Amino acid sequence: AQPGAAEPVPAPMRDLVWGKLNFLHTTDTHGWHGGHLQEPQYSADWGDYVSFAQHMRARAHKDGVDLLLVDTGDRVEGNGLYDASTPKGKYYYDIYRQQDVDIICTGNHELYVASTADGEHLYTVPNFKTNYIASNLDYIDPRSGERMPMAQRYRKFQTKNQKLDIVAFGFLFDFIGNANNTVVQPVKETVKEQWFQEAIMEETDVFVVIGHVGVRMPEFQIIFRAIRKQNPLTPIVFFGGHVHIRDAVAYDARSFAVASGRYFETIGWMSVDGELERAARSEDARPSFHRRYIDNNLSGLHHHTGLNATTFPTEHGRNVSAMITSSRTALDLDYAFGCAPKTLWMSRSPYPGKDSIYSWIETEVLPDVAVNPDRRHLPRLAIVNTGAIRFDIFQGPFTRDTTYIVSPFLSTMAYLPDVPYAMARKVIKLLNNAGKIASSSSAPPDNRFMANPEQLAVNESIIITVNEEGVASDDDAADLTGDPAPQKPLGEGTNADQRPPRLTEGYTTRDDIGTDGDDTVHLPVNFYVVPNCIQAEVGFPSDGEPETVDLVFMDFITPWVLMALSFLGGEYGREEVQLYVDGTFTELMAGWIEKNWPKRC
Ligand SMILES: Nc1ccn([C@@H]2O[C@H](COP(=O)(O)O)[C@@H](O)[C@H]2O)c(=O)n1
Repeated sequence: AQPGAAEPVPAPMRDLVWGKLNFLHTTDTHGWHGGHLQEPQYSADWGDYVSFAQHMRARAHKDGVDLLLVDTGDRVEGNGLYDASTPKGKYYYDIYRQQDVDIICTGNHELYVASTADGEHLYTVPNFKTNYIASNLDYIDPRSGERMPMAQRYRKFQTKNQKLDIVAFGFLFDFIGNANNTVVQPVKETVKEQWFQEAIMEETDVFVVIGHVGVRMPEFQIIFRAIRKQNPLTPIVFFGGHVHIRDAVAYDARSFAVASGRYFETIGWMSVDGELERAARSEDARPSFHRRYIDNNLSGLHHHTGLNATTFPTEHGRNVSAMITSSRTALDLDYAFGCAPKTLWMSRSPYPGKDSIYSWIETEVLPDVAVNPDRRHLPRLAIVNTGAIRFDIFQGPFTRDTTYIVSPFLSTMAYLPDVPYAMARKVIKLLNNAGKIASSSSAPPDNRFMANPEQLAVNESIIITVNEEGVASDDDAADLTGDPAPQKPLGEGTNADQRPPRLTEGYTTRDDIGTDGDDTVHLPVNFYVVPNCIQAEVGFPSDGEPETVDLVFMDFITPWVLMALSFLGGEYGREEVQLYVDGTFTELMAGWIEKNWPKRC
């Protein structure tokens, strides 16, 4: 862990179940390779993961089984370690490559900005050579204009110890927001390609499909059906991401899919057991699958390796932690812009509400920063999509690192001048409806893409009732213990003297397999659904309604705003959208904090 990172608190643990073929999975790490310095349950860093993987590989070798490491993209954007340097990623590429990842693919965040895709092509693809797979992604060389696969389309290899044949693919969901130096082929087209049809006819023991794709998204279903059609008995395992949640689902009795969360909070574990060699395959022989969501903290990593603070760190792991420390220092990530007077939550607290980060943006930040010097006298509606805010703000120092953690994007505030108020006021309602504003082929994707991916997976707020003794209500307790018994203290029976241990708050995952996936037994936390967008009225007359307003919005949501206006009878084109205020939203927010919050805590 990094110097100053919160010490993990011991908690009741569930062990890993090993099989013949085992996997460790990271996804959507978004630059958090230094770990969560303020959160004890996720405070291990990439160096600790390097040590962990070394020990786990050694155990696999000793037991004659195999372990593969998988990463399913969105490694960038979301933390100072990647975002704070010029150019972005100056330190990240060398840190990330220290882990021996066996199968790796691209996420949408590697592609939003052309220079990020260039970085992927120039550094990560060569760093991982034949381990990098790009089944449906091409890169366009900026000099020659030549279009080429970002990496090989698939990979066939043998595992180290059992010599199992593996055919692996690496997909990205049907993303359309990429910069123009890459081409994402829709998955339904890719599976029709000759190379894919030939690849799925290869003799193999197991298919491994990794993808920056939610495990319940249609893209994985398409791939599953295509492979299964030709291979009725072959085990197929899927590793997904993008939706930022822990999840597991079996598509049939011989397939299994796992998603391993976000922000390097989780290291996913999957094991496959049974007769895996194709020579032993039969209608009756079925593989078994296990999943575990490992909290990324040192006490858990010690537990799973049977080691301790002295014996756990390897030389390589220590060196990687040191690389991270010196990069964080060079980037001055601990520089504090101000002191957050209280914790502001994205989804743990209701919106609107006094502890909601969105209410803070709406009522305090926007009125101050949504100001165009030449139009400050004109009323405006300022709209921010909730997906633009990526993490909670904890009470205490708000640092350079926190800035990118909360708001990593380069989005600016755009506007349309003098929109009739009668029309402009209805836009927010349309943006916050579920589904698409219009169903035409040129319409932007589902409105919920303006919100955070975590919100995609949940339709209703999940509110946990816990009394002062830390006891959850019947249902919640049953969820935690897997036991529908009446109310009982959380964690009862997990220690020798039957006193309930103090549980920390964290993930209490319910997936298709059950409620025992998390490696750490936690107290549940609330999850409130928030709208796709929030809106502030700024500079409005004290009485009466304005005739027209400036409609100000994050440039990222331009397609949705134009579609909403068109639906309301206002035809505005992209060329009419102008920059409202200089600087990125991130810079505006950091500037507000510097001006309004106390400098020191
Ligand atoms: N400029 C941007 C880019 C993205 N977003 C939000 O992020 C979501 C995608 O996040 P993933 O980590 O899943 O790729 C997207 O749906 C937007 O909500 C944004 O606000 N501004």
